[in-house]
Amino acid sequence: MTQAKKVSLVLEDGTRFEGKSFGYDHSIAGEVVFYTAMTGYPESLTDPSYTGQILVSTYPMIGNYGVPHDLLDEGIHAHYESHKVHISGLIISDYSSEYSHWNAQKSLGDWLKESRVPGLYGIDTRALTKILRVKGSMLGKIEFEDEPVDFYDPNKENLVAIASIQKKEVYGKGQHKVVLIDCGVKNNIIRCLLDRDATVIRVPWDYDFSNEEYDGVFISNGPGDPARCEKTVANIKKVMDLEKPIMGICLGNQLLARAAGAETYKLKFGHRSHNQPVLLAGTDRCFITSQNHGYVVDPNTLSSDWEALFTNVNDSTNEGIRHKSKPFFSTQFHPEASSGPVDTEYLFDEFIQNIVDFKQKA
Ligand SMILES: NC(=O)CC[C@H](N)C(=O)O
Repeated sequence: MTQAKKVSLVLEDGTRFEGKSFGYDHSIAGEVVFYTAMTGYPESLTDPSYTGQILVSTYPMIGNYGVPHDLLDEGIHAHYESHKVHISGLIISDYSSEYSHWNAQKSLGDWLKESRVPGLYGIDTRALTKILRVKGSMLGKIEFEDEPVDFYDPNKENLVAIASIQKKEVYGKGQHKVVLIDCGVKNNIIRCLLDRDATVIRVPWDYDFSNEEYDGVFISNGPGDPARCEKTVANIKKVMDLEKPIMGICLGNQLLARAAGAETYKLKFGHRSHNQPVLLAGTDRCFITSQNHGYVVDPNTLSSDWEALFTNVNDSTNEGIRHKSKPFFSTQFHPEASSGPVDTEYLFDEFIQNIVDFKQKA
């Protein structure tokens, strides 16, 4: 038997954890972030919002239900949130190479290998997470002993240009025509729109859609710093002038806010989990939501035409905004879940209702 190569996770503050490789043997660098969801690794790994990030799972055993079949359903991957693994690397405590699930096709390790993404197990991810919670998300690298690599900050790049599609694509034949600005969209957003009688016109992040025929605009989730998406913000401003319905999710929330003149900032260690409580403004209703973000809207910078729609009950950060008189709203959390709780999926119904109302008025 060949000796496994020595491999470490190195943080920018010098902390070093030794692990064992179960993915692709290749050194990489990125931003180290942790997530606390207990399930949903196929969805998380294929979520384009994780581009450039090394993901740390606090749940101790990962891999036991394998990886699902790579099936296409009307042009969309049925069990993945995009066509490929987007994380830069995966850090877990205990890897289960044996797996069992009715829909499993292969092991997580084999999937990482064929995706050329490194994965380490045998790391005390809870100790690591405590460091990230105290010091904040940090740059880090997965380094094999014979392949040194430099630290790299993905947030200095416009990652949306990497995660977005290159050419317009249309899905479905529904009666509501929705332009979907793809900043790195998760498939379940497309599924949720198609389930509600929409035709989805998916366009690249910087596409000028003024000449498209559409009833409403959806701004997707996506990776990186929202301040790098000025072109998308400029296009959103044009839609706001037309007063057509707009809904945004996660990065989409941040971009809508920036188009409205508000500011965004980076959280210390972000929210990445399935159990984030958010309070709906003006009510006592609390929803448990799925989240994956490092940046957030500063609600104090919203103009008087706008208001906070949801607020996080754990840390009081903004979780969504809405215009006071026009049909524009967005959420920092993920109503499409996938994975995670589906309690807020009704927000897609509200977006479609805004479109119905808008068409009636026109
Ligand atoms: N899931 C997302 O859209 C993430 C948005 C943004 N990249 C952030 O980290 O805050």
